[in-house]
Amino acid sequence: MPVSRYYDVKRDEKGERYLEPYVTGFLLLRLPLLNKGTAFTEEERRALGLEGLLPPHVNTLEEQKERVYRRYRLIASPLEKHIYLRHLQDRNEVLFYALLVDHLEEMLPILYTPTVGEAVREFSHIYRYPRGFTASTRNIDRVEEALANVPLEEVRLIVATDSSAILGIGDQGYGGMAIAIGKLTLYTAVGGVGPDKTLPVELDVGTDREDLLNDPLYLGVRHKRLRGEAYYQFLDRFVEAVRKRYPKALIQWEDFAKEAAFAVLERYRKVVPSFNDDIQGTGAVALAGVLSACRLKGERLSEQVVVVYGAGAGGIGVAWALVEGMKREGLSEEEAKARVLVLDSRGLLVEGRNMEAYKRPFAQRRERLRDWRFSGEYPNLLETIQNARATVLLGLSGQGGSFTEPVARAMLENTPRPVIFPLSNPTSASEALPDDLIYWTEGRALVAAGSPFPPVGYKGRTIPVGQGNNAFIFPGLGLGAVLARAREVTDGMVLEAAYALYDLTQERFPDLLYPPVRHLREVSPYVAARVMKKALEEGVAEEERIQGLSFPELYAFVRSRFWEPRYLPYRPAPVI
Ligand SMILES: O=C([O-])CC(=O)C(=O)O
Ligand SMILES: [Mg+2]
Repeated sequence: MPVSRYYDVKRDEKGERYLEPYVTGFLLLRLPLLNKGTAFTEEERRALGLEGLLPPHVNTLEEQKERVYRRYRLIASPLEKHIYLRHLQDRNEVLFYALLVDHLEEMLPILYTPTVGEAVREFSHIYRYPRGFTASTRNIDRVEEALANVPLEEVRLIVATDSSAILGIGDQGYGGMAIAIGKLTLYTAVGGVGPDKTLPVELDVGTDREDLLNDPLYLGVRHKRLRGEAYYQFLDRFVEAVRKRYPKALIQWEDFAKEAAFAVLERYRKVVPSFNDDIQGTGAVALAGVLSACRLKGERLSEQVVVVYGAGAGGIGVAWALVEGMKREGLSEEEAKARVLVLDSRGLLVEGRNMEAYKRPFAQRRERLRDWRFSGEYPNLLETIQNARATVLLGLSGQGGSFTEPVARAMLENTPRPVIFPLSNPTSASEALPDDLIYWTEGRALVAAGSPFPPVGYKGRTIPVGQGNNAFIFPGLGLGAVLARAREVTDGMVLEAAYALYDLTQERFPDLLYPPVRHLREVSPYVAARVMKKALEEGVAEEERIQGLSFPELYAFVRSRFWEPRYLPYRPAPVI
């Protein structure tokens, strides 16, 4: 019997679902997708060979949650909390997700940004159990056989990274596996995708980090990164193997550096349904937040002058989304691009300047600079804000602390209500601390950050800090694309996710830039249903059952398929 079929979900005489495991006894307690631990009932224990292997008292899921939560609360360090929760995930997935769903706001910063950044850095030192799939230069020649070893029958969602630009912390070698695991944890907890349908993937093509290569405990392959043709051949093989084993799977590309991010997205987006979270997810989340900020200011997006600081995957993705948003309000492409100014580490992108091809579409016309005052070869951040009279400033640089007091004050010179979003992750890479931005702008800036920050008290007011993280987009976008069986994730679907998030915020949280994180489980199904509707309109949705459905029907379809962390009753497989 192939490993992937170690259980089946069936329906009993009354139509209730039950689980039929093909593994019994001690092994059953070692498989995180099947293990109920102390919650196995007496009948199940007898029927499945578990008698005597568990304490006599049978727990409810509630009691189990109480037990693991109490211990969790006693742990002080965020990384140790992360390790504790991941250990639970590798022991009993239903319990892990049931706990997480109950304490979403408290635990997301532990399992996801910012602590996941630390887990990435320390991955080789904190490694315990296998989770996910590793394609490496050691096995890429046999990747099909290797993928056949994955004990999951029907993977629908893959998050794959080559770890070349993890969050704002750069090349992390094999450690990037932790980010793929973290993203998929969100897909299950807030995107309703069953854990058995998800697969984290590390594409280990090497690392350029000497310290990792020299660390005796490092777990990845020990050579420099593959580049050029060899790199793309590696990816081609991986994508081909995925298409064969999991033809219905969507691939979310995560944390690829700069040019590779764009090249990989374009190379495969029509081959497998796929999107890049940092380009498209971050772009959509930034667009939604800036639209909300404009609504709060009583202005239009197309009236703003936007400065995007950072020209990696995130920066260019955000510039793209804002240009598209302005075009929707009637601007031409050219007019919109003149309102979105992008800077990389060398200054403003200006036509004729030496720069990577993927940045060129967002370079400003030379003539633009005619009356500008600036000191160096190209205007720096402060000079760009001053000369262009920026009203919106978005940070995607990974340069912690780069939005200084003079930068914030320059924004306030241009507009009474500057919009300033330091979006880089984790917290250490944030371009500014939100409370500094609030103080420097005398309480007038509209602030959201990529990582979670507490609300800021200012002159008797409590100012919430929105979390402009792609977590508001990717679970819904991926879920919608998968449920629609979209052939392709189109730009239209990505933008629809942004407007869905904006509309939901406007309707449910009219005073905020983003919904509070604890509402993510409401956001994702709504985003998913809107994405499905768009996929239908654009003719890329292949799912028969959704053809012709109205929006409420699509929403009901999403809800009915939303995975919830609950134990099913178990019945032993009949002996033949
Ligand atoms: O993971 C996050 O928090 C958001 C993201 O994709 C990134 O910063 O690369
Ligand atoms: Mg990312």
